[in-house]
Amino acid sequence: MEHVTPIYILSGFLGSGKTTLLSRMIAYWKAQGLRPAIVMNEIGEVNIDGLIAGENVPTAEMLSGCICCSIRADLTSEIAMLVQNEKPDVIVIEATGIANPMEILDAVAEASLYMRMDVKKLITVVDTAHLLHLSVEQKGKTYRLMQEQIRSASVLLLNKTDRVSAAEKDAMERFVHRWNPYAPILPTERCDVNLDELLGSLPDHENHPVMPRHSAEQEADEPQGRAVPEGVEDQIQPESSHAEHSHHSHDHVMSYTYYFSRPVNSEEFENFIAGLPRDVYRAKGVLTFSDTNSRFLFQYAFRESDFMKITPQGRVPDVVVFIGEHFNKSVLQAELEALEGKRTSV
Ligand SMILES: Nc1nc2c(ncn2[C@@H]2O[C@H](COP(=O)(O)OP(=O)(O)OP(=O)(O)O)[C@@H](O)[C@H]2O)c(=O)[nH]1
Repeated sequence: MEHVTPIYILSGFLGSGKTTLLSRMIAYWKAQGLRPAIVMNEIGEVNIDGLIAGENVPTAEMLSGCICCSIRADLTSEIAMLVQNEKPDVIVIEATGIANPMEILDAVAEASLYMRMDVKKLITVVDTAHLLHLSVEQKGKTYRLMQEQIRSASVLLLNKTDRVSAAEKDAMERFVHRWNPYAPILPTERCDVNLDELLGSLPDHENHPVMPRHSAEQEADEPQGRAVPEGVEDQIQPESSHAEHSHHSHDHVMSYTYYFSRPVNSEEFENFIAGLPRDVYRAKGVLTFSDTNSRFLFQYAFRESDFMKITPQGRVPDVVVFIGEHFNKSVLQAELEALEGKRTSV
């Protein structure tokens, strides 16, 4: 009897709420006594989201690249190692916010040639306020990438509805439905969604139906388990199925990681964030302030910042990762060094 590992793929632009949803999913399965595992992908060199996702969850970290392209080949081996070493009941793949989900589905399909797995859902989380903003001009690389992420979803969370009016939310629901008429659309705040409905039940380990073993020859030829969620193939638009196009859709995104060597003043840091160039559209990190007692997890997404008190386990450096397009790293570095008092002014 061979266990088929259910897989959920989380997609959505940078800062849309994927990790917020992931931590809800993990808590949900843990409460049922199940053992989830995570594949977490960051384009930066540190995994800040790992601090949020929950303790004691086996996690494969894939850093400094995007699983849909530069480190895509590693995905198969990361999944294989998780399955072999941890025997999880379910795996969630959280892609970087710049990933094209069709490429990830492709990579998972490759992995399913070697392991029994079943992609249950491809969930795309949308920052409603951000999409509303981009829908005015209806152009640009971020807009096109969001469109691809929405088109390939089997279910859509229209998140951050607290940042738009009721009429805007309704308009965005209609807008998104035109791009993807197949996926159910669930409007949410902080990804607060009925998880029974979203995730469905997982097959029980013990009672999972026996899959007849194939001959070695058959196994080499046939994919084992369904790699693509039902209905997803039908939704693939010609535009998003073209690998070359997809790869080029986020070549422009860059990241910069800054490690702090001393605490900084909280107000000065907030002023620095308020003055970030528009080209920096996501930042996250861990900070110690000179004027507070606690450490903070810092988040910045589509011009909104958030600070949460944390007590990280083990050695976690003070660090911030900035993600955006064509911004000047040395200008940021100079400003951050000035905050630390390493420079008198910028
Ligand atoms: N106002 C508001 N903020 C939210 C909502 N959902 C999530 N956030 C905040 O948005 C920020 C980004 O959320 P994450 O869950 O980290 O987003 P993400 O998609 O995982 O981000 P990346 O991993 O960088 O792509 C955090 O500060 C969240 O607390 C929401 O519904 N409303």
